[in-house]
Amino acid sequence: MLKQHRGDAKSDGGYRAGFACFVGRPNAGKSTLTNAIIGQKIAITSSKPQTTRHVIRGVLHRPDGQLVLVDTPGLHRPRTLLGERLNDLVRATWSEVDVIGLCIPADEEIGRGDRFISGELAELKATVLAVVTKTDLVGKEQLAKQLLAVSELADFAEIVPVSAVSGDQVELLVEVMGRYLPPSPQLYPDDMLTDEPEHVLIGELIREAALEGVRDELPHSIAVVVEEIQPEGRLTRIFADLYVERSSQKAIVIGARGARLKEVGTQARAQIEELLGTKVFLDLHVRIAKDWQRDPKQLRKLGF
Ligand SMILES: Nc1nc2c(ncn2[C@@H]2O[C@H](COP(=O)(O)OP(=O)(O)OP(=O)(O)O)[C@@H](O)[C@H]2O)c(=O)[nH]1
Repeated sequence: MLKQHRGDAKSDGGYRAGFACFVGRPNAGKSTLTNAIIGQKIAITSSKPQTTRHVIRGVLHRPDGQLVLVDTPGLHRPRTLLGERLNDLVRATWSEVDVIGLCIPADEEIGRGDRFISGELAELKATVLAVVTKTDLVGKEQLAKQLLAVSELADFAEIVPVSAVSGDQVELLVEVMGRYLPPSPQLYPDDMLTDEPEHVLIGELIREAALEGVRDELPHSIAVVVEEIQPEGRLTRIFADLYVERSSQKAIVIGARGARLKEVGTQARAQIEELLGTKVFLDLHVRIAKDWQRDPKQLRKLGF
């Protein structure tokens, strides 16, 4: 059972601000929900587990408060040094937030993964809400069953069903999360949407494009370093390196006569243009960093 939540929701009308994050097993819909709330592509979503790498914050401004969303990668059994660092990162993030939304998909049975995570959350001081995601995928009856099952999983402060895809109840979820934030002055300036440096966001967009279609072959083997961003009026020149671990992986990423790499560039460029609001010239190089996932020096260089 989850411990007492810190500070119950109050309705004193004062300004509240604080940090929140979504947790849950892989594919639970955390990134999609984060994006739906912030309203811009700031985190990376995919149909394959464990692709969210960096802790990315989105800042949601409301008249009565400010919700800072932190996006964490999923907790999983570490097999490499990278895996261990990711888990440390997840736990460190969890201990710093005020509100945690445990995401549980409406269309899948509650399993060991969900129990494991809710057990871990019991140790924290944050208020824990259950968020039943992907409600558009199930009928009323199945949703009712899932809500009941979730209520038996732990003592959640609230249980909120949402669909990030249809937008149903997303606004309500934000309001509920806001109620559990501590009274606090504004934490970030009004015009701030995310404090993640541009080059990390751009790197994530490139990585996402590079993984498209080859996730089964190279799920964790691609890292991206954005070397240079040169704004030139309405054009931005970006120089980036895509790191793989072996030459066989390099061949996959580049494709026959460079066809895949070209596709990756086109797709990433479109996304980056949307992010920056300028035309983009993207210069991509594929390089080999042998066993970068196991080498602390390489990991540091690649930003982990
Ligand atoms: N139909 C439907 N699909 C959703 C919804 N939210 C997420 N999905 C899909 O579920 C899959 C996983 O979503 P993500 O947001 O990447 O899940 P995640 O929990 O961030 O996954 P990890 O990064 O692997 O931990 C994607 O294919 C999404 O498109 C939703 O509300 N409705």
